[in-house]
Amino acid sequence: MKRIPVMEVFGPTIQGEGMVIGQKTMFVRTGGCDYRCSWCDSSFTWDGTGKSTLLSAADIVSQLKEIGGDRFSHVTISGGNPAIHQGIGELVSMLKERGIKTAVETQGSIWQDWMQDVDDVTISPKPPSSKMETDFEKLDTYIERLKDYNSSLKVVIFNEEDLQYAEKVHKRYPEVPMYLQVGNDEVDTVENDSLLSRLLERYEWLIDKAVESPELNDVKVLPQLHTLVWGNKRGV
Ligand SMILES: C[S@@+](CC[C@H](N)C(=O)[O-])C[C@H]1O[C@@H](n2cnc3c(N)ncnc32)[C@H](O)[C@@H]1O
Ligand SMILES: Nc1nc2[nH]cc(C(=O)O)c2c(=O)[nH]1
Ligand code: SF4
Ligand SMILES: [Mg+2]
Repeated sequence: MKRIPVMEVFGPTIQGEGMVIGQKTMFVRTGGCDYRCSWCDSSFTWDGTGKSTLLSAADIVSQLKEIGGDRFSHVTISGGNPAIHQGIGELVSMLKERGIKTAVETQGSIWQDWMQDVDDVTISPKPPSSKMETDFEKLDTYIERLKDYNSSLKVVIFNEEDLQYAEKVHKRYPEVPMYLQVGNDEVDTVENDSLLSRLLERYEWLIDKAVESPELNDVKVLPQLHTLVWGNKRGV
């Protein structure tokens, strides 16, 4: 049994982002990331400020049950980059055996065969504002391996350059459902009222941009719903 560094297990809450937004779900957040996005809202998973616990898949299932009781049937695995951890395959199969659906959030930089066993795979390649570089050949292989599975692309947008990047990604993978997500540029604030107005303003800006772009006719434009409701609070 391979053990997995886990930062937090929480829920049930709602999935605040992307392809299954609104879905009632538990979250398992793993530690460690191969990226260092400039605006990462979960940097405690990789910058040394957070603490992880090494758990087996069975331990994680027990924690999920302990925290969520019988009030869930869906688990979202995020991070950090959960794809660093081979052991998640076992967690996914244990949950499946118990009739629990799974989702994963990853940037698409590291492949694991267990990706194909996950019910909802969100691939979130990083735009220029993140200061990360996308290896498009690697991403091609990723998308190819998931073409017969339920996957989607989600690009976070902070500026015009990010929008051009999203257009490029959408054009390269026209068959994959594409989500544009409002970037939160105040990940440390506790001023929920001003954060909410800022994010709604940014959402309106993003809608306007998608509306005026003929390259973005078939996209879905979303805010991070959990941030609108709870601000930058952790574990929700
Ligand atoms: C924290 S990441 C963890 C999963 C994986 N490392 C990834 O980036 O896809 C989960 C999602 O949050 C998004 N995200 C991170 N920081 C954000 C921010 N400041 N504003 C909006 N979305 C953000 C990421 O792009 C990703 O889609
Ligand atoms: N409610 C809620 N929805 C989310 N969707 C993606 C999240 C993440 O951090 O990966 C997240 C999160 O942390 N909370
Ligand atoms: S890839 Fe995801 S977890 Fe890693 S730094 Fe970027 S947003 Fe944060
Ligand atoms: Mg988050």
